[in-house]
Amino acid sequence: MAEAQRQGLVVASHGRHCVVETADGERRICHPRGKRSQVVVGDRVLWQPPPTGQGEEGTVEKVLERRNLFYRQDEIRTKSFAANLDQILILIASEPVFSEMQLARALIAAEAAGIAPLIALNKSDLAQAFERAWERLAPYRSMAGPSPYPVLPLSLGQAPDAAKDMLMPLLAGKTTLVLGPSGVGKSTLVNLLVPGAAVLTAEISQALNSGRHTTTSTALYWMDAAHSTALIDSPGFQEFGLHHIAPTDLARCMPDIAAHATACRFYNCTHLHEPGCGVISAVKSGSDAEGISAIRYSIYSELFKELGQTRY
Ligand SMILES: Nc1nc2c(ncn2[C@@H]2O[C@H](COP(=O)(O)OP(=O)(O)OP(=O)(O)O)[C@@H](O)[C@H]2O)c(=O)[nH]1
Ligand SMILES: [Zn+2]
Repeated sequence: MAEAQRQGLVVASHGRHCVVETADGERRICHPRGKRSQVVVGDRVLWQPPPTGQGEEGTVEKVLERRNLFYRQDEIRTKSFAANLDQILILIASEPVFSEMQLARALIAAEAAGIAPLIALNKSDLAQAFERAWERLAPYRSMAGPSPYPVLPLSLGQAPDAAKDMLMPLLAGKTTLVLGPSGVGKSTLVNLLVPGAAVLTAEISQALNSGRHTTTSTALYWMDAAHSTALIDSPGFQEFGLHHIAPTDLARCMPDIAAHATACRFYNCTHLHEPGCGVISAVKSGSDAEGISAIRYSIYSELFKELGQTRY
């Protein structure tokens, strides 16, 4: 039945159901064949319409190979956010005060999946709070590594056009997952970049839930008519579990730590207590002069212990 299978893109998902956008731009509700297969937004799939007279719902026959998969994992559960991403935009704000641990976790997960992160700090109009937040982002603004993380100051509420001008060159032609804690302006961002997003979301949730009062968890929006630029909106920034990452892989996922981990005396240095450790000496030299900030190092140590606990 290969000829009856068509290629599509998963643009929304909720529980066991998903919305597949077909090659001609039509959107169809589908469910995956087989209990174990999991479909996530951004997946390229082969799907099949139902036999005549058997309703509207199609089946996803096969998930095509993923370029990458962004997910978090706690002790019990894995939660996939999206697949086939070019980058992840982490949106935080001057207020509410952001958790640096949460930010670090999302960045580590992005590095582990091989996906480039961007950071945007919204509500730059709240001058005092912004100044403090911007200062706390200093280690991220000068992060070592192949290329530093872009850190963008935005005021989506007060200066939307300027925000758009800053974001567009970075987003154009790419698929970007937007993540952020509640209240930072994520809806404001999506509505600014995707006119009509609110209506689309309502339509999709209604279709997927067929009347049930839950909202869609993750959705992909096209930002241009040519469908070359996409934004994926996903909740779930809280409790960002990193249990899929081995403690010994942690340094590699933190560019400022990694930059100094090559200078250690022992090849299997954990950078926690060893003599001749390049990381520990960079922490001692402080956040200036290419050092490592005390907070970043404490995040590294804390996570190293956390990730070590679940292993045997
Ligand atoms: N001062 C200021 N407030 C802003 C800015 N952008 C958004 N806000 C406000 O921040 C609040 C949260 O914005 P939303 O866009 O609803 O944020 P959200 O991240 O989607 O929040 P949830 O719906 O809780 O997930 C709203 O009251 C916005 O008006 C900004 O640039 N400056
Ligand atoms: Zn070391």
